[in-house]
Amino acid sequence: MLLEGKTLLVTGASAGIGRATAIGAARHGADVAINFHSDDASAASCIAEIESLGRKGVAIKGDVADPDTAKDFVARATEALGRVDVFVNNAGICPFHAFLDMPVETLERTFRVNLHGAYYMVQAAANQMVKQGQGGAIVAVSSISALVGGEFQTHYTPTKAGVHSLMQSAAIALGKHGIRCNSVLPGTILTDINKDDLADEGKRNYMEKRIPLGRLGAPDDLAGPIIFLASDLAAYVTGAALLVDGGMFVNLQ
Ligand SMILES: NC(=O)C1=CN([C@@H]2O[C@H](COP(=O)(O)OP(=O)(O)OC[C@H]3O[C@@H](n4cnc5c(N)ncnc54)[C@H](OP(=O)(O)O)[C@@H]3O)[C@@H](O)[C@H]2O)C=CC1
Ligand SMILES: C[C@H](O)[C@@H]1OC(=O)[C@H](O)[C@@H]1O
Repeated sequence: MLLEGKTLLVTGASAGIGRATAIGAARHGADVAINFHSDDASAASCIAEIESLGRKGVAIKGDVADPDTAKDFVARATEALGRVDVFVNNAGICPFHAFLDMPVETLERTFRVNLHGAYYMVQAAANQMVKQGQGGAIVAVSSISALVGGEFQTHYTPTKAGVHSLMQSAAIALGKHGIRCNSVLPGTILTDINKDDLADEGKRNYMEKRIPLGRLGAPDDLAGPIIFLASDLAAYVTGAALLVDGGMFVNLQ
């Protein structure tokens, strides 16, 4: 039990990596507050799973692109659970599109959700942790895409590089408060975000062949690394980025 007696907040947790993290954290003894955007039924079922593990769970709806959502999420989660020990910034979108005719709305929405949303959320969580005066841990879900490009992800990869960079600067800004800031860099994880893209069998086989461990990732593959970085086992780790990609990044030939 790595998070016994702690509270953990996670954004974008009605599905995918966020949901696996929320449930994994509850399994490790944490009470959990989740943010989500639209899927009420999935958010409710995530909370039901957390409660079935004997932990407190609360779901708070909101669009992370709206700066007010961050203050609202942190305030309501603190009211429900008492405090914020761990914050996981996870919510994100990746509407695949070509570069030369990228619609302005798609570019701006992706930046607002993935990068602006991360900034507002991390800032709101950090303010609560500073107020509590006992430090804390922040983990952001960046991506292997912070390090490498994607033909149909020219609007997305800069946001993931931005989230990675945000954690590095926040680690410096918040170290004096005992708040650690790290990121995980997932490779290709099968979730709703890429189910259409990977429905193309050729693309899916190509991605699988690039991965030394021989399979695409599952949301649970991220829960362990995130919980480790959030836990006291990582007490001297801050400003770090952990690739969780089955070895895809190092596979040149
Ligand atoms: N899957 C992958 O291969 C990889 C994913 N990542 C990153 O992991 C993170 C999670 O992605 P993944 O689990 O795959 O995606 P999913 O599509 O499975 O889940 C996305 C989650 O984010 C929520 N969300 C989307 N937009 C908003 C918003 N505006 N405000 C609040 N919540 C929102 C969704 O809520 P709802 O459904 O209720 O609308 C959902 O809970 C993203 O940041 C992504 O960039 C990084 C590398 C690889
Ligand atoms: C959504 C993509 O399949 C996924 O997102 C990322 O960040 C990874 O790099 C993959 O491209």
